[in-house]
Amino acid sequence: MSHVVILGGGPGGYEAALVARKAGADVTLVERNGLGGNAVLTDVVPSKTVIATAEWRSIAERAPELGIVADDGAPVRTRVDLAAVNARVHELASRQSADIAARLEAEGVRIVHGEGVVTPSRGVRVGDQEIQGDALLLALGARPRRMATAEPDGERILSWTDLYSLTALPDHLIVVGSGVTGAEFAEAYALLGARVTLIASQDRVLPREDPEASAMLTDVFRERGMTLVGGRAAAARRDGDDVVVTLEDGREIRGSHCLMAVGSVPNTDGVGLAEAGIRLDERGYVAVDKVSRTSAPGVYAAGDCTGVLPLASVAAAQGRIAMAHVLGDAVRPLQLGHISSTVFTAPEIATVGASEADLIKRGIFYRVERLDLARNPRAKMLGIDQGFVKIFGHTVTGHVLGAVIVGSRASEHVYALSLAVANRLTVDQVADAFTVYPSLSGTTGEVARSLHGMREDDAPHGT
Ligand SMILES: Cc1cc2nc3c(=O)[nH]c(=O)nc-3n(C[C@H](O)[C@H](O)[C@H](O)COP(=O)(O)OP(=O)(O)OC[C@H]3O[C@@H](n4cnc5c(N)ncnc54)[C@H](O)[C@@H]3O)c2cc1C
Ligand SMILES: NC(=O)c1ccc[n+]([C@@H]2O[C@H](COP(=O)([O-])OP(=O)(O)OC[C@H]3O[C@@H](n4cnc5c(N)ncnc54)[C@H](O)[C@@H]3O)[C@@H](O)[C@H]2O)c1
Repeated sequence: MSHVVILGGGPGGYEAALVARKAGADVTLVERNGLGGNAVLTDVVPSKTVIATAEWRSIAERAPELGIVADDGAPVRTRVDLAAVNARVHELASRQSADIAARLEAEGVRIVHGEGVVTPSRGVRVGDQEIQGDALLLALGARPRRMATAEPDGERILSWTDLYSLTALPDHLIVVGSGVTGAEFAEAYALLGARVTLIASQDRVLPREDPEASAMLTDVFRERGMTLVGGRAAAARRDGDDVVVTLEDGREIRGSHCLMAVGSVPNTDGVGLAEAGIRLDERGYVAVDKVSRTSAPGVYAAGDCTGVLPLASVAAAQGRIAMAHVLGDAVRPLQLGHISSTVFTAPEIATVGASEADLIKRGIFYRVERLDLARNPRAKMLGIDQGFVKIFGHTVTGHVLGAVIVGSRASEHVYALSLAVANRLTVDQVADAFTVYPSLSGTTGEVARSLHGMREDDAPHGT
């Protein structure tokens, strides 16, 4: 029987532990904080919990449109108690972490609490305990990138992990960085009722998303009263109860709080990786191949420490693939072209498969069709007036190559198109499947139908 040692208990580590136990291996998992990792304790679960409150508040504020008024006929006014929101975040995250720990223990995974260091023989040392297995999986995760000129103090200058200790809504939150993390928190806090300024170093928010989707979100942010400032932050400092952010061109922005959302760095320093012959790439991530192997025999890596694609779902897939490889199960290498993800703004932006930029870059013949969700009868009933469904189909084979859904609960609707991309379904096969009437996913079927009859010669793009 093999013995697998796993360093890090986030999605990359705990999913692998479950798969390895199921395959009959002995598994020891070393974690210094809580099970579930940053995904559960500081990143995915807490941020999406705050966003859920923001979403419910904005629904409540729109109640009169759907015919709901207060008893006395006054407009429905709501206010957010951030201490209660964050208490719920902590409670939910620790419950989720405890559930994961209980599941692992029930499956027979040995959990060792403590900071692990990789030994030259590719085992793990925790305090004076040395754990030597037949294979090692590194699932070390990442942490917020810090700028020396804008060090978080945990009170006014914050990283996203500090946000959950706030007990009152900031008067004016300045968010530095308009990637997914910055955009999600900026919008959530605006919806919770804070004044928000978002500093975007590129010409639009969410620069890596579909340009039409990010342009729509940029407009939505402005309509909500958010201030968007173009430029790069050079520094942030306290000035009494204020925070002053200085941009590289010298402009200063004054607020009550500042959230630094300028990316992450991998937790690969000080863990003994070089001494164990495990190669890091030039950015400091553990170099891996598509079956999660590192440069050292018997050592695998998964998740944010690999820099492949920082998503919980990708971390879990890399961990599962590694275990299949170690334990001699059928191995299906990581398919980056099949990944689906969502930016949890309102509306949500969900994407799957190839982006339009990818298709153009790769010279693939495709046709794109899109429809606004506002035309959808269910959307009208629910008061949804923003969003669209866009599908890219291969003009020769008819396969669904990718899709973008912008709208309420896009994260749920995208699954149908994720199945289509992963299983190489054609647009006609998607169109032939029944959708419920009335449903938001009806628009997905309609867009697929409008791609029927694509021909190579009507390809608008490609070579
Ligand atoms: C604000 C935010 C929101 C996000 N939202 C989403 C989302 O909605 N959906 C999504 O798919 N992804 C989201 N992500 C990305 C997601 O959080 C990561 O991709 C995911 O956490 C990666 O999992 P992991 O297992 O690689 O690492 P982590 O979840 O970071 O876990 C790594 C674990 O390893 C432990 N560890 C590290 N070094 C040691 C050591 N030496 N000894 C012992 N233990 C150690 C750490 O304590 C940690 O618990 C979000 C990220 C951020 C920042
Ligand atoms: N919903 C989700 O699935 C979700 C949510 C959050 C994060 N994530 C994952 O984490 C990844 C990283 O996202 P992120 O937003 O944390 O990091 P990021 O690196 O994608 O974005 C950071 C942004 O900050 C900007 N920036 C850097 N320095 C700056 C400065 N001095 N002034 C102004 N702007 C500056 C960068 O140009 C960039 O746009 C995402 O690609 C995603 O994979 C996923």
